[in-house]
Amino acid sequence: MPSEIPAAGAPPNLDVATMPALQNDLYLRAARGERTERAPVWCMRQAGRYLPEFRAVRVENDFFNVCRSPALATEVTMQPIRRYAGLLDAAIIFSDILVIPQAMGMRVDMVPGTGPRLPEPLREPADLARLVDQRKGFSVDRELGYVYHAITNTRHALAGRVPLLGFAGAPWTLMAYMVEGGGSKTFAAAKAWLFRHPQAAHELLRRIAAVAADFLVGQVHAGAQALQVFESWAGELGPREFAEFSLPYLAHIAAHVKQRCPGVPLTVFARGAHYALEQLAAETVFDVISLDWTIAPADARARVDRALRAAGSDRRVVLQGNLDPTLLFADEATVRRRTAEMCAAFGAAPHIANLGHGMMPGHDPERLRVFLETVHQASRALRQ
Ligand SMILES: Cc1c2[nH]c(c1CCC(=O)O)Cc1[nH]c(c(CCC(=O)O)c1C)Cc1[nH]c(c(CCC(=O)O)c1C)Cc1[nH]c(c(C)c1CCC(=O)O)C2
Repeated sequence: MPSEIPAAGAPPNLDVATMPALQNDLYLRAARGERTERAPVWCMRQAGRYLPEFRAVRVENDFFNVCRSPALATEVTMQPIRRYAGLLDAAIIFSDILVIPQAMGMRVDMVPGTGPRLPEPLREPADLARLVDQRKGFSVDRELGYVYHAITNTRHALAGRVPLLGFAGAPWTLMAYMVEGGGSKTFAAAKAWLFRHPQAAHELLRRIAAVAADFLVGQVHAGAQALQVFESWAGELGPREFAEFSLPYLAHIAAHVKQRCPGVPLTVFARGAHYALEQLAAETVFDVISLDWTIAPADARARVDRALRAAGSDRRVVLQGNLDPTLLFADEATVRRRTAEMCAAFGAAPHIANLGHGMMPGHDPERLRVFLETVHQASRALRQ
């Protein structure tokens, strides 16, 4: 398989006129708040180690080489689309949230069995000087142009079957990795920064937000048809720290991207932050809020609607989610029953079906098929 790494240069801008028309726009219609004949469905980490065909690619290729090779990134993005033909309503570009810290000058290794490791984490505010700075000639489009190439290449491979999603990590989650040096049970070092060095934390978060916002716009120019922002470690913060260190940066990213790419649906996944649903709905311009499994869909819907009414907002906010991914370890009948119950709990309001977090390495791909088929049937029945 070719794995050429494109030369740095002008990022690709997709010539939309030459692209086949989208055959399945269910995801885009639902994300805009339109009523659809059934709920669209896709899954976080739908390309990943639970798929034998993905593991086969990874045997031969380092994780970040897959990200950096448009041919390989396209191949693994397409794997679930091919396997679940007609069942998945969106593709998500194969990449990682940690490409931003990398582009900002940090080393990131993907250690098999352990996850991401940043061997030279930021230990103190003076370490911010090690990061490349957009104000000193650092170009997001140049550093992350390989993601744009992968997106453009994947749009061609998809040939209009389903829309392609781009994504980025949110500032707090990326800061957490950059300070912690990898994953963590408590993110104590990263959280300690917030309390010990609040000004330096804001400076770091501001710089990450600026990169993330430009990166998302660049992904749209390269062909991404919708975007998702991952604040995966929002749950480590409480309401007060979320309001200070996460929400303003999420709001900035959404506003920046909305202004430059009007009409492109934006999703936020702030895992564990259901305490902040009202603010996410009323104080940002995200179109879709992705829920984890720790909140009941009907409660979330009611709280979002109440917050929008209280703010006098006529924005439509769509909910995405939220089956507990570990349910896919249960037997088929349980997956069917719980998936149908989940669809019913979201009701006939615009809903994008998904898991409450990503697919896991031990999942049986056939259980995912059961989930997808059940969403099709159950959500269609609800709308009749
Ligand atoms: C926190 C986070 C990361 N990466 C991501 C998040 C946010 C979503 C979430 O909360 O899970 C986002 C991500 N990572 C990956 C994608 C690709 C698209 C997709 O969803 O299919 C996306 C959207 C591929 C990946 N990113 C990673 C893998 C597996 C690693 C491998 O192939 O060896 C994949 C398929 C590695 C990764 N990358 C990250 C971790 C913690 C790990 C290790 C955990 C694991 O191994 O599953 C950081």
